[in-house]
Amino acid sequence: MSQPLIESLETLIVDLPTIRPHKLAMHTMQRQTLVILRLRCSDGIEGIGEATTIGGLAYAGESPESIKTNIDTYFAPLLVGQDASNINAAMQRIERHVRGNTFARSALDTALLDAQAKRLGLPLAELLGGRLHDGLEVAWTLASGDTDKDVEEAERMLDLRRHRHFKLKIGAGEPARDIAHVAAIKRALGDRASVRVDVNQAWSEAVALRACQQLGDAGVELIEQPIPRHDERALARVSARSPVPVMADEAIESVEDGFRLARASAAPVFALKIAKTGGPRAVLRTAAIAEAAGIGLYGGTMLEGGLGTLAAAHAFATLPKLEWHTELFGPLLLTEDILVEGPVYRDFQLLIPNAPGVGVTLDEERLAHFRRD
Ligand SMILES: O=C(O)C[C@H]1C=CC(=O)O1
Ligand SMILES: [Mn+2]
Repeated sequence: MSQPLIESLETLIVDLPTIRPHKLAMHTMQRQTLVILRLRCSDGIEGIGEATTIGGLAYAGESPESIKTNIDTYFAPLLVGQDASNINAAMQRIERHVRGNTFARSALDTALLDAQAKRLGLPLAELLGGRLHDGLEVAWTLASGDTDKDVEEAERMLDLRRHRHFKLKIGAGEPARDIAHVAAIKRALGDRASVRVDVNQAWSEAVALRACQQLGDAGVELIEQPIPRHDERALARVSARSPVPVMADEAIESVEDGFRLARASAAPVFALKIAKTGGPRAVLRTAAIAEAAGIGLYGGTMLEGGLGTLAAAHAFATLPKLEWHTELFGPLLLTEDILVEGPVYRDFQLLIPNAPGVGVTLDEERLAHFRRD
């Protein structure tokens, strides 16, 4: 049988409404924007992938518009005519000619994997070696900006049996007010739920050292990226003195960053994200570094829609241990998605699909409705 070739790549920017504004230290989201990649092959198979960031250029160095332009202008010409079934060779071609752009690479790696898994009739987790979990526990982010609303939202999630780990977005306000907000939520929820915080790089080392103590006193169990991403030695000092485990998120923008942080003992927990390291396979390389260094793992998100969320879930499901669970709740923040059927959340877990590929189908009508052009 002749090998299937990559025939075309098409990128679509899609703007989707959210259930409420989502307030992070650097940006308040009023909607979410996805970049969907459709990779068509000569055997009639289409692989699909997603690259999604938060707040345009507010969060990371790639925006939806730059992802689309870079895939259309630089990735596509390198790939058209190549063997669609050799994912290593296709990604190696990109590696030789493209620097950075891990979000765009993640969409490509996902689309190639989706196509190949469909070709072989396997779910993506099985193409990656096989699942060790059928579902992953999912944290919810409370980020309405209002303490009472956040408590109400958490109670609703507990009643629905959808989430029992809550991440609070802080860092935009005065540290003392932020900590009072966190403490009030933890008091209201007690032992029924775990409470974590994400500072999204907003504090200085000095502020973080004191705040971590106070967050520990309030019963917080994990503190994510308290200080700016670039200083791993400062992060190591904060981690060493914090009574609460510290998690590196923005500090990891590549597999190599993961190694650098592990070598510096910068943080005892890593947030894994397919977008930050360049796709489902690259994220597993970061996980391997962390596992070898005794670093705990967390399945992170860039608040992707169902496609990107499930691509990450398939990869995470192959890991022996996700000590801190996941936050793969992106689809639940959207009022609409562009899939025929969205991911299934049940009993505090996101279920890993069993259909071939990522296990989702694009809904052409919704796609036509929500695409930007
Ligand atoms: O972790 C981040 O910084 C980004 C994202 C993940 C959950 C959420 O609410 O925001
Ligand atoms: Mn984070």
